[in-house]
Amino acid sequence: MIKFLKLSSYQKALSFCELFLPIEVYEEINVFELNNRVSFEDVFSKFSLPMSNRSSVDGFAVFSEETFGSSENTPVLLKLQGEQKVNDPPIEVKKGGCVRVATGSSLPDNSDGVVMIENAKISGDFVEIYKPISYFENVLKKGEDFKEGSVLVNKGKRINFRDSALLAAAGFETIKVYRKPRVAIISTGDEIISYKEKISVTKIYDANGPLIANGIGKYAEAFFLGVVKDSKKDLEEKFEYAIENCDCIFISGGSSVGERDYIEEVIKNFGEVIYHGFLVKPGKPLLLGKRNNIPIIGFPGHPLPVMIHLNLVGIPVLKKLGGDKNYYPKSNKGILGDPVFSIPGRVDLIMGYRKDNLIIPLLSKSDYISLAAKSEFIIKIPEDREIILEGEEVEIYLWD
Ligand SMILES: Nc1nc2c(c(=O)[nH]1)N[C@H]1C(S)=C(S)[C@@H](COP(=O)(O)OP(=O)(O)OC[C@H]3O[C@@H](n4cnc5c(N)ncnc54)[C@H](O)[C@@H]3O)O[C@H]1N2
Ligand code: MOO
Repeated sequence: MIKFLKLSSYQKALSFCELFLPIEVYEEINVFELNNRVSFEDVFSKFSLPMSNRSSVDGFAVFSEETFGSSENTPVLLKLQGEQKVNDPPIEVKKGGCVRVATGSSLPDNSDGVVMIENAKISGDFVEIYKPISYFENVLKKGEDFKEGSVLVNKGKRINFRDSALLAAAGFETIKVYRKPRVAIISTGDEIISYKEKISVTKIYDANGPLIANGIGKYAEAFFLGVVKDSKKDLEEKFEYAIENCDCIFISGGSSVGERDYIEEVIKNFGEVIYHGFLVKPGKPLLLGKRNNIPIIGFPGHPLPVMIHLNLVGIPVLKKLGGDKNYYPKSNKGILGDPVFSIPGRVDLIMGYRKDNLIIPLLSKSDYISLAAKSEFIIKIPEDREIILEGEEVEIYLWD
């Protein structure tokens, strides 16, 4: 019997991630390994930084008002009363005097500003000040960077390398982060072979396995379950293992309506098919299903739709499972440099790159991999457009 797909708006695929909840399981990770992990809780600072007023330059701590009126020709003379060492607690400055300070050392008590060394000169027991400073100039005030009790990173924030500096400066050795979701990856097709096998004209090397494993690496742990022939029994065995051991299943190939396209049936045996088929090019037969909180995505076999829908549908789902509050794909706008034609009624997703600040489309068929590898982003042609002319604004999705 010939099967037909019931096509849904691509908007439904983009919001597939909303059907799932974060997996509330954490692990403690050392500050050296935090990049890209998602904070499991609001992290509060236990002290203020800096802990005391600090000099932000090498120079002389003074009473700022005593520098007023100084200039190159009429320097103010202040008595050199000592040196504030970086490791020593604050010493005191008395009126009419100054204390030598280094960048990062505590500001001596009473002083309210630092004259940079370039604007002063030691002359015997005195220092000549050539330039006035304002109140608290060249000083980092206590708690100015962050205050005790303030939130350093929020629950659900993907920690970047700058955040890791903040957390390290606040004295954290480890941070609780969401455990990465575990993704079972399966490639299917009688013609698909692994890189270990010898190529022939009837065979195709598995590109989708490595594509998905590398694509999700930042967000999830990949478990490649291998290349499976178009056999319902073999597929079911892999699904059984995946359901037991993983949080998500990404399978490629066999999503269409051919006789050997079993994926829909297998998903139905293990859970439910939510959508099969979208008004989109490429990747019309994209299959989205689930079993409880386990997302199951059946990507069309061609690597190009796998790349696109992994970026726009698969990765957002993994970010959501992994606790990230900011899970939608990054998009931007730009001006088209060449016209693009499309078929109304479906969203077209086209590879593109930027040249002279214009968006240039790279026209390619679903079967092409090489152009996608060179592209910089995906251009979205909405379903209500037949043509978009050069000079018009378009939306672009950035590759993750
Ligand atoms: N009668 C219809 N035929 C097709 C339709 C349709 O609606 N009616 N849709 C077409 C579209 S659009 C797409 S996309 C493909 C998707 O088909 P499948 O998901 O069933 O994928 P396969 O047939 O298994 O493979 C398609 C193509 O991709 C190659 N492939 C598969 N897996 C891999 C891999 N791991 N690495 C590299 N290349 C892979 C495979 O050899 C095929 O050439 O269906 C259309 N047909
Ligand atoms: O949607 Mo398919 O990827 O066009 O060939």
